[in-house]
Amino acid sequence: LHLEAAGGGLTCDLAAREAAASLVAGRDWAGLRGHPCVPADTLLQLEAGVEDPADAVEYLGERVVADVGPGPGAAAGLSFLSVGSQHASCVKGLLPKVMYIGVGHSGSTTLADAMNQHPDLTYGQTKEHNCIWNYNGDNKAGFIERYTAQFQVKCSKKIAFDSSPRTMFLGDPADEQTITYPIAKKFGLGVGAVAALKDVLGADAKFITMFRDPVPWAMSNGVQDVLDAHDLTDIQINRSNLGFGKGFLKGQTLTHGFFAKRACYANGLEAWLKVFPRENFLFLTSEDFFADPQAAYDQVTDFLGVSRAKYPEELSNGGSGRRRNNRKHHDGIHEQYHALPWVKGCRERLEKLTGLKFKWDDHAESTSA
Ligand SMILES: Nc1ncnc2c1ncn2[C@@H]1O[C@H](COP(=O)(O)OS(=O)(=O)O)[C@@H](OP(=O)(O)O)[C@H]1O
Repeated sequence: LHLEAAGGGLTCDLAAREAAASLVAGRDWAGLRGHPCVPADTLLQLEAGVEDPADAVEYLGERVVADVGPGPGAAAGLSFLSVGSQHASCVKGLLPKVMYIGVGHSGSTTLADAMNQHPDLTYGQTKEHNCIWNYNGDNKAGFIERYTAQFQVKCSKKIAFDSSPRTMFLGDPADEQTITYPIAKKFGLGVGAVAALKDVLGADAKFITMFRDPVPWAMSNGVQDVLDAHDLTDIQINRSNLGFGKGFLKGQTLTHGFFAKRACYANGLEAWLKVFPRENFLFLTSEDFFADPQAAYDQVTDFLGVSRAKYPEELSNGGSGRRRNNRKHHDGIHEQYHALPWVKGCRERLEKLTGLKFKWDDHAESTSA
């Protein structure tokens, strides 16, 4: 069951996820530093108060987080077998053939939860397995076996999917986070890493992407401006200033740093289309998904070749996309960002790659207040 984590010798197995869940529940950020189940950027956001600890279900698994709940020893006695026995009678391991590769903060949790409710689809124990990039080229069969073991699913399920929204950035040769992952160390980022994934998943793997206007995407990621260094502890987010001002959150604004580069989504996607044919991809936009989730859900089920289903009622008003960032950007900032020549270039490249037309000139998610 052990999948090697990026860096160090630690593994993000079930026991490690339980331990991480306790630390998150206890707001023990120091104890989480370097933890194999909690990505460094997520920890940064937890510490800064812009990531909700309740969202840990996405990377630690709903059951693990729920079991940590109140009361000592609540998580004791859990084993992978006991997780399996939660399912009615028949359980099997199912290698995911479908990946939601990105981006995060786009509605991916809501979409994954809707898909997970489909009778034929499942994400296994957790939405984000965050481990495919630990493949380092050694013992492919063993890796596939361990990865498949993460998807102990009801026998009635036909397709397993992994919704780890950082996966797309393995395609960007300059990504600052995924460059540290074992797959990148062995095969190089970009075409090298994506080709290695093709080797693991098979040439018939299918990929779903969803892109959101980079400005609300950045606001959702907590990539806002802060006025002063001391605001990093007592964080006061300037609600309108996305890097056009003087300060920044640990070097991260929409015009500077790691997130600014990721906002140019085409950089991440390009290599994927060099390795896999266009028909293996479904490209969605968050704007369309938010406006008409049933239509997007139909696109997903059609793409996967399973029957159409009613989009779950309880997810209709944003559902498990739960966060609802109330720090909205201003129209002016939105216009300023989208007028930047390099931003226009990125959008054009993405439109060419995907065949989508982005409605990012609308001020759908901004405020003029
Ligand atoms: N239906 C609908 N309508 C409008 N907005 C929606 C909807 N579903 C999800 N959301 C918003 O999507 C953001 C969460 O995205 P993700 O689930 O991909 O985030 S994460 O990567 O799992 O952390 C999060 O955005 P912010 O509120 O801006 O943070 C959610 O509010």
